[in-house]
Amino acid sequence: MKGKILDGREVSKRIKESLKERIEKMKEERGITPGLAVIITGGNPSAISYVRSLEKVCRQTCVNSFVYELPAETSEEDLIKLINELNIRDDVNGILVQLPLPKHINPEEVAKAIKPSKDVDGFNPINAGKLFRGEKCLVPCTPKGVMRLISEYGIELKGKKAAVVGRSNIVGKPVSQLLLNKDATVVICHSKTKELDEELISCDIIVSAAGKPGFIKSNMVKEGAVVIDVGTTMVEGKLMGDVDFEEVIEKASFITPVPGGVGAMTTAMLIENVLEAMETYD
Ligand SMILES: Nc1nc(=O)c2c([nH]1)NC[C@@H]1CN(c3ccc(C(=O)N[C@@H](CCC(=O)O)C(=O)O)cc3)C=[N+]21
Repeated sequence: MKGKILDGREVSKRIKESLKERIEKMKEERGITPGLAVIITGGNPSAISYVRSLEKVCRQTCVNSFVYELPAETSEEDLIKLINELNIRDDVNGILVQLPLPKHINPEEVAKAIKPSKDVDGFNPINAGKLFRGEKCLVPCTPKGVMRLISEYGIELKGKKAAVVGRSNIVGKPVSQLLLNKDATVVICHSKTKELDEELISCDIIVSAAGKPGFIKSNMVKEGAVVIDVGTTMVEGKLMGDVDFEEVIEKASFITPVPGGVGAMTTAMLIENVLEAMETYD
């Protein structure tokens, strides 16, 4: 079987266009504009490039963006003070604090400081807990992008066996929970998993978020499986996924490319979360 490409770029473009229409209508009818605050501390290249793409997406969808570029020496106290100001501002509906943070700042404290109703990254423990319990909440953008790509292509999850490779709070755990909420049977694999090959070969869906370029080979994939690649590692200036794409596409029914797959969905999901934060909560 030669797999069909799950085209994140195309889906994301369509979603952004419809978000723009909704936002323009909102402005016309209610005189309001959504606002996103983005805080970046220090100069991590991947975080900087994400901020630039967020500014672009906000322009494209008519969302106000407020970018705070803080020096790496900023104290945790000062960062949380800024978050508290943004928490009470009426023109800010979503707050995103770029990761990674400098070593002296505790990401858990930062996640807790963001008001749950403005937590468009879904990192606050209130949102994480609601996700765990299957309640409505702000869902982290990349996991949300994985689920949207799957549903846009009409892929059924009910009763299917899914493997998630990776157990981070940002991708692995939330994706597992979302798959479970859609009635999949979920196996969470990680670096200590024994016989990873055997786990994966029995699965109808594989979501890999391991950050190990090219390590999912075709001998680990069942004929006709859906393969979602969340890994993005820079190798010699080139973005590489976890999946050996050329090999695995020959066996998969659907597969995401890197770039142009899940990563391309992230910013669209973020804007969707800003709107959700504005309309649904508080
Ligand atoms: N609090 C927080 N939330 C984040 O979501 C977050 C973060 N911090 N820190 C930095 C990373 C990085 N990140 C990316 C998102 C989309 C693409 C993306 O659009 N990728 C395109 C390719 C872009 C290209 O070709 O350079 C794709 O995969 O098709 C990349 C990187 C979100 N991050």
